[in-house]
Amino acid sequence: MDSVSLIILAITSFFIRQLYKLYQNYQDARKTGLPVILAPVDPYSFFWQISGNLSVPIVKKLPECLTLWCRVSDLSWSWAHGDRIHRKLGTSFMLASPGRNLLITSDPEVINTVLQNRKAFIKPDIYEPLNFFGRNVDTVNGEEWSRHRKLTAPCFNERVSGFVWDESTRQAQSMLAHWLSSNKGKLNSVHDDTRVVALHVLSAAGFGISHDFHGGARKPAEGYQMSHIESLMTVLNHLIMIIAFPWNLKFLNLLLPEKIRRIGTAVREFRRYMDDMITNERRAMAKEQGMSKPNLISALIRTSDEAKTSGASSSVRLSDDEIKGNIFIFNLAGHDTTANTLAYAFLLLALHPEYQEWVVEEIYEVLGKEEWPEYEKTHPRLKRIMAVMYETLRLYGPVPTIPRGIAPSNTHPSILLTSPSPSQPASTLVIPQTTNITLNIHASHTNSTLFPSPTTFNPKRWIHSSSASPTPQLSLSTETLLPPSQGFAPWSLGPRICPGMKFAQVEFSAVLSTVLRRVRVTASSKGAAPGVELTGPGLEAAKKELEGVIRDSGFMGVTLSMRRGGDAWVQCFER
Ligand code: HEM
Repeated sequence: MDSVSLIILAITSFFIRQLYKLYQNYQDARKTGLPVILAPVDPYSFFWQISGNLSVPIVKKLPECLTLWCRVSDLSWSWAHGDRIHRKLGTSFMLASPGRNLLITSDPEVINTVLQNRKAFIKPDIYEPLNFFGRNVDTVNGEEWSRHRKLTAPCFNERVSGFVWDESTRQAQSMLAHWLSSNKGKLNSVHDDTRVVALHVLSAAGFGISHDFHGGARKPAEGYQMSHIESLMTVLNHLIMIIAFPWNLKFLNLLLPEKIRRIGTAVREFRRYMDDMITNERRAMAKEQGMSKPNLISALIRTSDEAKTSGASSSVRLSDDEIKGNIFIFNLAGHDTTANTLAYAFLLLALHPEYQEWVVEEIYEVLGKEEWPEYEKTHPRLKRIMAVMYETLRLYGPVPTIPRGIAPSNTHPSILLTSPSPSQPASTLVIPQTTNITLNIHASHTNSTLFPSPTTFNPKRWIHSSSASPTPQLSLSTETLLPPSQGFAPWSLGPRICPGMKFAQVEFSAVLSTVLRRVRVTASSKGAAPGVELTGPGLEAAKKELEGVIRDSGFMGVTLSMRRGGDAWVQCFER
């Protein structure tokens, strides 16, 4: 047989095998009794992770009935569709592919059961790439997770929260001064500036390195080609490629184009930045005899080093590689998530001045004339700000879907589904063992049964007022922030709930209150004269444009963000 025939034979047998596996998986998926859609490729496969984005523009042009599989397996699309596809197919449905089956669900009961039960429903293998810098709390399962979580938990304490508050206030004041000093308060850099603030807060409260808003982490440190922020962002944006490429092979590096070589530089320098952080922190701890400033990394190193000195076995402490893995994950999980939430919130409040004034009423009442309000006295009372955060996360949460796999020990996985009506009993869903699960959190957040007028930005839905008081002061004191309702899980739920939730909440309320007490943020447009307030049709057109920019969001790196953040023009006016 000649080589061409051999290749044809190999390709044909590959496709026949794929078709057979698809048929088998389809039969398995049908047993669940849920609607099944067929996918020609496994959406979790390495091939699709790399090529998925490239094929989306082509697939987009084809009829929806043929491309549903692609639409539900692409993160940007699943966000853009909200719960539309679930309204068509049901709150839970199956996707059968040649690689594996996927249960895609927005059913709040299923979301809750899966997330509360970490031993039965585990982090699947797609998290493996995040171990590139070391194994960490986000990627591991079972006993290994318990150890990581126990040793990383002390990082998120009230001392750190107080420090997050102070640093966020300081950074927000500098950002505000920058906004007001240039172009008469007109700007299009909200999404960039909140990134700088979030990175600086993470640097200071996370890693003990304080930066000035201007410059700071944007400049390379001595002996580096890249700044910390550039190396981090390059790493985050090219994660899949970074994992696949042998960066250690120096001769291969030399043959690469400059653009790709810079990714290698980012990997090396980001690792060095982490090494520096650990060394500096250990040095500071030794000098200050354990009294260094409260931050995530000092808590991480201290807990781990204490375990080491007390002779604890490696099974109850973290190795230096694991410390690095966790620092990386704090960077990954704690930066863009909070930065983008802040950016969306500022822009949504520019679109909704009525809610901006509602929030400012609370800020005046709680902060008064205090220049440096104290964390303990202030943060817990900023309920309306927290309502704005909840509502922003409901509509623009950075993590719209959460993946899970079924643990090998969970041999008969079954879950109760939400009953269609109170009079009907809940039915049980039995899932084939090899299924992966996608918890479609964003679809649940935009389900009209759980959240009336689901696409409307309405932070007031999170506030309960116990009396209709004649004065705003009295009415504020009777207000309570409603606990997160069923189906609301921007920070996940259960034992693996985001440990950085409080960190993000404190940062959010400090930044928003610092800025909004001083300025009013309104929608503007590229052509508008700086310092001039738009009114009438001009304002309406600017709002429409801004709304378009916010809606044009998708997955950049690992979180949801605006594709054209530089087109989001706003105008600030001093109050
Ligand atoms: C608005 C901001 C944030 C949101 C919406 C958010 C959301 C989430 C979600 C949904 C998860 C669960 C992911 C999964 O199970 O697959 C998670 C996990 C995690 N987050 Fe956050 N996060 C935020 C901020 C932060 C911050 C500031 C930090 C740290 C500084 C952080 C650190 C982590 C870590 C370490 C995990 C893994 C926990 C585990 O698996 O036990 N996050 N976050």
